[in-house]
Amino acid sequence: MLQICLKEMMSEKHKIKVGAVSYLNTKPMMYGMQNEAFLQDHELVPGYPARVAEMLKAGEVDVALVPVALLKELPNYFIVSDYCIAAEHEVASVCLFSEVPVNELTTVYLDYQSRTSVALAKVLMNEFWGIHPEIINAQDESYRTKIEGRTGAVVIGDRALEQRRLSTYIYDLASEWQAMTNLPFVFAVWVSLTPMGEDWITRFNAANAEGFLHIDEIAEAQKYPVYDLKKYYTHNISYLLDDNKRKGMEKFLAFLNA
Ligand SMILES: C=C(O[C@@H]1C=C(C(=O)O)C=C[C@H]1O)C(=O)O
Repeated sequence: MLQICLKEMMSEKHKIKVGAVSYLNTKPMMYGMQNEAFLQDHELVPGYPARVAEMLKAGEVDVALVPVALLKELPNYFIVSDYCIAAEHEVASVCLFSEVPVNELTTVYLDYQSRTSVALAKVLMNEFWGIHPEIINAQDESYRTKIEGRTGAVVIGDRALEQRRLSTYIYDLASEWQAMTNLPFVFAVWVSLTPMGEDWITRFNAANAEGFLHIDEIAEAQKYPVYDLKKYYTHNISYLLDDNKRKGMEKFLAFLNA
């Protein structure tokens, strides 16, 4: 009995901690990680993107789906998966919401849960729309009630899918980025701070891939009347980190380093 407990404690100690964004858009990637075999040597730690970024930086997790904007703060990092959160068309869940056209905005609140999209919004305001409203970093969820008159807000994730039903003007930031650069936009990538080894990467890619064989099942299981999740998983979010997406990512990082 004691031996079994000790064994369990030892394996608990050596579990690889995986920080994962807790939004609906990660469900297809997380599907293949929610089984006994994977969970035997991995622990999943959920959080919103800005929190997941902090977890990786603080060494609380070993691998994490982190906002691309974090990469410029890391002295050394490894992209450990062929999967990511990106968009080649409209993303639907990362938008600037308002009641007036963008050039009439005097104040814009930025989502406290985001690192990448808030940086993208600033790039678009400066480089594409040429607007210079007052920028306020939101501290908690109450900021969404401030969207009225000439005040707009960037909202991401499931809450953005909900906000789509409330706001008059919806500027999809992935679409705007594509209009500006003709490139896809990558929001988040799987990253570690130390090398993970080829065998583990192969296994992790396979775990990421599994859910894409079960998209109907995953979409239906959520019972989410707010937005068509099958469309979200197959049209809005694009999950494979290919060369064109890497180009989009490099371009965005170049804007952040300028
Ligand atoms: C497309 C999205 O991408 C997310 C946006 C992020 C950000 O703005 O920092 C980080 C991770 C992504 O999961 C979304 O969640 O709506």
